[in-house]
Amino acid sequence: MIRQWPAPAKLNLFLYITGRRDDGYHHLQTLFQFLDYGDSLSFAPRNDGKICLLTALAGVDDEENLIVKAARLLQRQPKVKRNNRSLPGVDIWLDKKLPMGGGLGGGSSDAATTLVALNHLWQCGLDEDQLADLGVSLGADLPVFIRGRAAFAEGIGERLTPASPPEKWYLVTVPSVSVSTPAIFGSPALKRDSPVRTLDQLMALPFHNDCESIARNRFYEVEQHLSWLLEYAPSRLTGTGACVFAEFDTEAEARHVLEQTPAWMHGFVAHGVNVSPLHRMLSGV
Ligand SMILES: C[C@](O)(CO)[C@H](O)COP(=O)(O)OP(=O)(O)OC[C@H]1O[C@@H](n2ccc(N)nc2=O)[C@H](O)[C@@H]1O
Ligand SMILES: Nc1ncnc2c1ncn2[C@@H]1O[C@H](COP(=O)(O)OP(=O)(O)OP(=O)(O)O)[C@@H](O)[C@H]1O
Repeated sequence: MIRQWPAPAKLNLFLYITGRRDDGYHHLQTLFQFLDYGDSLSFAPRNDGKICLLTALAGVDDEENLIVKAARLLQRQPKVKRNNRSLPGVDIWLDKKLPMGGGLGGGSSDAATTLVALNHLWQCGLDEDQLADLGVSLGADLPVFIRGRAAFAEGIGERLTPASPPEKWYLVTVPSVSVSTPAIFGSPALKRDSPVRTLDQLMALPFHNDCESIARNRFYEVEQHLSWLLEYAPSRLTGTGACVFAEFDTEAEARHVLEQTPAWMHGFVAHGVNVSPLHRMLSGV
C-alpha cells in the first residue's frame, strides 16, 4: 500500500497590508491556521531520475505544476544521493480536492508536501530551515506549510512566529470564480496602510482582511457568498479569495448552516487545526 501524504488547506484568519516594497511585493501581517481538509499525494520513488506526475491537473501544464517544480528543485540539491550515478526520480499521484486560485493555498501546500515527502523518501537529509528556504522560492506561503505550525506571518509572509488561535469549525464556501493574487495586489484601490501591530493587539480586535472589499467589489459571487454567510456567523475572505469562511464553535452548528445553503452555493465543513495534518502524520499521531 502506498502512503497518502496530506496537503492541507490554510486559512488567513486575518490579513492586513502594512506597506509596499519597491519590487511591488507587499508587507503583510497575517494569521495562518490549517484545515483538516485538503489534497493528498502519493509518491513511488524510481531510480532513473524521471519526475512523473501521473494525475495531470486540468489547465496546468505539468512543467508549471508546483509539485513537479518542487521535486525538480529538491533533485538539484547537492545533498541528494545518486543511485548508480543516476539522480533519484519519482512517480507522483495527486488527489485534488482544493479549488485552484481559491485563497486556500492548495498549490503551495501540494509543493510543500512534495518537498517534505521527497526529502524523506530520497533521504536527502535537509532540515526544516533548509526546506523552508528552498520552498519560499516557489511561493510566499510554502514555509508555513513546511513548518506545519499555525503562525503569525510578517514581512512578505516569510517571517513566521508560531501562534495558537482557537481551533474553530469553519464552513468554507467556494465562489465559482478564480481570483488572481497579482491582480488583487496590483489594484490601485487596495488598502495598503494598515498600522503595524503586535499579535496580541491584533488578537484583541475583530479579525479583518484588507483584500476583502476589493474582492467583493470585483466579483459579484464573492459578495453574494459573504452577504449570505454573514447572516449566520462572522465570515471573511481567505487570502486574496475567492473562498470565504464562516466560523462556528461546533461542527454541528457549521453543518447545520451548510445544510441551509442555497443551490448556487457550494462548500465544505472543516476543523481549524494548529498542527498541520502532514506533521501529525509524520509524528505518528
Ligand atoms: C496573500 C497570500 O495568499 C496570504 O496567504 C499569500 O501571501 C500569497 O501567496 P502566493 O499565492 O504563494 O503568492 P506568490 O506566488 O508568492 O506571489 C504571487 C503574487 O502576489 C503578489 N504578492 C504576494 C505576496 C506578497 N507579500 N505581496 C505581493 O504583492 C505579487 O504580485 C506576487 O507576484
Ligand atoms: N499543484 C497545484 N495545485 C493548484 N494550483 C497549481 C498547482 N501547481 C500550479 N498551480 C497554479 O497556481 C495557481 C494558484 O493556485 P492555488 O490553488 O495555490 O491558489 P490559491 O489557493 O489562491 O493560493 P494562495 O492562497 O497561496 O494565493 C493556479 O491557478 C495554478 O495555475
